Amino acid sequence: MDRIRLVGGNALNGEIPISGAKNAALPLMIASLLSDEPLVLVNVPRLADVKQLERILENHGVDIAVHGRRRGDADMGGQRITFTASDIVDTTAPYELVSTMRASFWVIGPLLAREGHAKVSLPGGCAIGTRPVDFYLEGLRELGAEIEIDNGYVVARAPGGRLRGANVRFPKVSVGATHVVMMAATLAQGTTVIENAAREPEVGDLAECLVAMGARITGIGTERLVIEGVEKLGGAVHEVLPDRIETGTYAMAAAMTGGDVLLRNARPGLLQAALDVIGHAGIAVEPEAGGIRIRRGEGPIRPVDVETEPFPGFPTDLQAQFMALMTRSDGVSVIKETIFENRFMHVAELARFGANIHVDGQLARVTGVPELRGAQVMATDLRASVSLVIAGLAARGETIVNRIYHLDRGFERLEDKLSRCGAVIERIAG
Ligand SMILES: CC(=O)N[C@H]1[C@@H](OP(=O)(O)OP(=O)(O)OC[C@H]2O[C@@H](n3ccc(=O)[nH]c3=O)[C@H](O)[C@@H]2O)O[C@H](CO)[C@@H](O)[C@@H]1O
Ligand SMILES: C=C(OP(=O)(O)O)C(=O)O
Repeated sequence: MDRIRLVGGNALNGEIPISGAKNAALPLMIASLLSDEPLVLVNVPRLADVKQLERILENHGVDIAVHGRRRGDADMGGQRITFTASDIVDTTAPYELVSTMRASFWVIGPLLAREGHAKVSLPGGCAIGTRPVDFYLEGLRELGAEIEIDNGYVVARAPGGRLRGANVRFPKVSVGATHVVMMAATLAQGTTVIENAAREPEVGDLAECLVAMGARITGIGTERLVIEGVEKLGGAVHEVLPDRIETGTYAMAAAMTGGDVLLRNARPGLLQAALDVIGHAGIAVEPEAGGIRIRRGEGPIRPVDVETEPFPGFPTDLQAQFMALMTRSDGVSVIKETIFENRFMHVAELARFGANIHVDGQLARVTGVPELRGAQVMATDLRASVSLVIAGLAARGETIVNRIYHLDRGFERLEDKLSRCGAVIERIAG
C-alpha cells in the first residue's frame, strides 16, 4: 500500500488549483442514468471514487467517454467526460461494487424512476458511523415504491412502472437522501415537495444540472424543493463546481505552516462558515478575482470553538482538518461533531505527533502545544487522513502516513499540489 512521507517545517507559498468537487461529481454522474441522451460533465476530478463509480455505471450499461486534453487546458484541470445511458441493461448494483463506494447506493433513485425497478446492495457502514439509509427508503416509499430488504439488498419496484409525486419531509438533514429523492421525483407522475432538504452546494449543483436536462425544480438552495415530474429528461453539458472541502483543507494547511497561498478557482460562498472560523483563528482570508488568498502573518494561531452543522454551518468534512490546526493554537478549542457518531478517529493519530486532545462523547477539547513532532501514523478515513498530512507539514522531523488509499478517494494529486508550494512531501509506492 502506498504511503506518504513528509518533512515538516516549510511554509507554503504559491498557488494551489482547486479541483472539481468529489461530492458534486458523484451525484452528477449518477444523474446520467435518468436520460438516454448524453450528459457531458466538465471539470471532473481525477479521483479513486470517480473511477469506481464509472465501473458501477458501466455495469448498468452507461457508455463513458473521457475527452482528451485540449490546447490551452488549465494545468491540473479537470476531465471532460460524456456519460450516455442509452439503455439500462442491468438494474442491479452488486454488493462487491456498492460496498467499495457508498455513494453508489444513490443509483437506486434514477434506476427506480427510469426503469420502474432496482436491486441495490445496502451500502453498510464505514469508519465514521453506521450511516443507515432509512430516510432514503422512507422517501422512496412516499413516492409509491414497494421496497423490501432481501439478503442485504434493497429490492424496489414502482407499481405500474412509474413513481408518483408526494410530500416528503426528512426527520434530519441528509445530503444523500435529498439527492436520491430529488432525482427519483424528476420522472414521477405529479409534483413532489421535499421539506428539510439538504442545502449543501452539491445538492444545488445537481438540481441545476437536472434542470438543464429538462427537470422542473424550484426552491433550489433552500430547504424546500418542489419537483414537478416530467415524462423524459434530455442531455446537458454541466460544469462540476469547485471542491469546498478541498478549498478548506488547503486553507488550513497554509494556516498551519505559515506562508501565503492563492487557492485558485475557489469560491468563498461555498464555505463561508469555515472561512470565518479560519479568520477568527487569526489567519488572513482574502477573496481575490482568481480565488481566495490565505496568509498566515507572524501572529499565533488563536483557538476557536466549532460545532459541525449541515450547510451553511461549519462542515463535518472539515472537522478533522480544523482539529489539526487547533493542535498548534495558543489556547484551548472545543470541537463538537454533531453529524456523525464516530468521526474522531484522527484523535489517536494526532496524539502521536504530541497533540493534546481529550474526547468526551461528541466533544473534543484541543489544548494547543508549542510544537508537534513527526511520527508514523495511519489514515482511518478520507478526511482524517488529510488531517495527518496537515499535522505532518508543521511537525518537526519526518512523518509517514500509512494507508493513503483513503486520501486518494477525495484529494486529486495532493502531494503535487503541496510540493509545488514548498512542502517536502512525496508518495512512497509499495
Ligand atoms: C458523497 C457525499 O456527498 N458524501 C457526503 C454526504 O454523505 P451522506 O449523504 O451519506 O450523509 P448524510 O447527510 O446523509 O448524513 C447525515 C447524518 O444523517 C444520518 N442519516 C442519513 C441518511 C439516512 O437515511 N439515515 C440517517 O440516519 C447519517 O448517519 C448522518 O449521521 O453528506 C455528509 C454530511 O454532509 C458528508 O460528510 C459526506 O462527505
Ligand atoms: C464522508 C465523505 O464521503 P463519503 O460520503 O463518500 O464517505 C467525505 O467526503 O468526507
